[in-house]
Amino acid sequence: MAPHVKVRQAFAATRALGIPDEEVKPILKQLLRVYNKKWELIEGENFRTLIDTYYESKEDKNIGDGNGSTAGQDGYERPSKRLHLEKQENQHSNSANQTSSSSSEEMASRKASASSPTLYSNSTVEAGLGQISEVLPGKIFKKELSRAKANSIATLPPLTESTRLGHSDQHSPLDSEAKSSADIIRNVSNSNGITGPNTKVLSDLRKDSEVSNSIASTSSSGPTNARRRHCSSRKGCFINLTDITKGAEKVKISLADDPRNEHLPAFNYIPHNIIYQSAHVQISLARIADEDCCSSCMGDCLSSELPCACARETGGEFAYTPVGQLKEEFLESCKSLKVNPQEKDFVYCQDCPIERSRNDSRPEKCKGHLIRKFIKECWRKCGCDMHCGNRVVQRGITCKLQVFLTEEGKGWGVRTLEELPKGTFVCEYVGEIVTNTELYDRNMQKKGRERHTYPVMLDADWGSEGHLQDEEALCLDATYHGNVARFINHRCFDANLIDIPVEVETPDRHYYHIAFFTARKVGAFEELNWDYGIDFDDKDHPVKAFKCCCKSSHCRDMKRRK
Ligand SMILES: C[S@@+](CC[C@H](N)C(=O)[O-])C[C@H]1O[C@@H](n2cnc3c(N)ncnc32)[C@H](O)[C@@H]1O
Repeated sequence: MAPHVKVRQAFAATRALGIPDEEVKPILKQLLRVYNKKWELIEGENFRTLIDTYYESKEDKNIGDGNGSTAGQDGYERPSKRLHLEKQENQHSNSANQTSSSSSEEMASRKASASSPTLYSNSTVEAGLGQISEVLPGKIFKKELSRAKANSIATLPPLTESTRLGHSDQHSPLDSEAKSSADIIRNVSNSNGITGPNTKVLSDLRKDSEVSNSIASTSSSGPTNARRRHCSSRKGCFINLTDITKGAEKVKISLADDPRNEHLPAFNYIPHNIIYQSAHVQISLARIADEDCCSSCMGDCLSSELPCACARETGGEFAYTPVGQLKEEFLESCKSLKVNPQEKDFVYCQDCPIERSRNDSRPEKCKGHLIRKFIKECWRKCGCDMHCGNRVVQRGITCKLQVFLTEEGKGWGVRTLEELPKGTFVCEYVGEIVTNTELYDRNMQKKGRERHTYPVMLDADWGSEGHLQDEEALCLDATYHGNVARFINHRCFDANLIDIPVEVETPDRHYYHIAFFTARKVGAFEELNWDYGIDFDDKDHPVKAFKCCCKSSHCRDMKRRK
């Protein structure tokens, strides 16, 4: 539909609420700029985003004017979710010198919140946070918890409060139980002076605050909105709603505000994998042979007629297209490996670390590991530049993502705030690189209902590795240190993401990256999910599987229960 028709429709929707066109016009312009002229993000629910943003800006003006009313002139009341958000913001935007316009990020995040039916619900999260039993999917490391291994129990490095996303309550004088969340937020905003960059920041909040300040100061849409968006989701736990990555990614990843008062697990956001302690991952240029890189290339390898040496891994073709997406054929063949696993698509270990971990004295035969299609990206020894089309995963997240509380009892989840074409790189599964032994030790130290996220086994090349010791078998654990992928939920069979192993800085496949690509076109605000590969029939599994709420018609758990 022609844009002017849409503009007319937008005015019709706002006029119906008694809002004059001239007041809507600048808001609409701003939204179009923020959403890159994607009308579909604005026109939904009869221009709900536009209306919300209009009232929001009005309300901000009212706040500035000392009038805190939340109803529009026509009596239009915004939903409770919005009020909740505003309430929080008002609390910590106590300092008077606030400006009225919202940043693009805030608007996008608000739009996402507003468009989600989940956010208006009062329902509780059944299997949600704090109650979720840990699940280690089939392809994920399984360790017999009863196995005695009293010696060599590794001690986890304590997370320093300042590096955690959520802060526990020991350090900040503000975090005492006597103070309500609102008090805490108020105190933070007062003591931190929000608009005054040199004001002393309380030590517990220093990191978040710095990030917030930088976000506020770099925010470019309209007048600067220096309002900091923190929420206190539990006693002493501060979360930056604007960017859970705390500036670690090139893009901000917001946390949708939610009235259900659930708290995000405390973890440290890291944008790249990191070795915990003993994992044997050797990264050195000397290990990369000349034939394993494309040192004579220049510029963008994808634009050359012949595939470079790095493309050899993907059958002499690049896995990526010139626009940086995964090629259709490559994606389809990866999908078919998962969807129709044939005998030939598995590789079997002589002595499987997974089976050993389940029963060391009498390990069963290896159940097989999926042969995966790998991508090999160009890297430091290659002659091409950083903009080479064969460097996608290493450039990091570029999509607009948001963490939100799901409706269906899955706890937190991740959604995209924009439409993603099929084959788009979304994010990597980032965590600590741990050995089987270290992971086992972590499991042993786990207390009570403490949640542990989901170590992903790096087993795609075990077939060629011969006998692997526990100390050699590697996995990624995102429990304490991880990225946004630690919030991506499971969906049986027809998930919209697919995990693909990607070789970047090591010439072998002992250690590699797990990258998520869209398996189909994904609409804006759709939840992202991937198939963890859980075997819901595995009764011997040391960890009880969750009751799957993926709602897929192919849900393996549902079929089993039936
Ligand atoms: C990697 S975490 C995903 C993030 C998690 N939802 C959270 O709130 O932190 C995996 C956990 O999420 C929950 N989960 C993921 N997918 C689910 C599903 N399809 N049905 C029910 N729970 C799910 C389970 O509790 C699972 O143990």
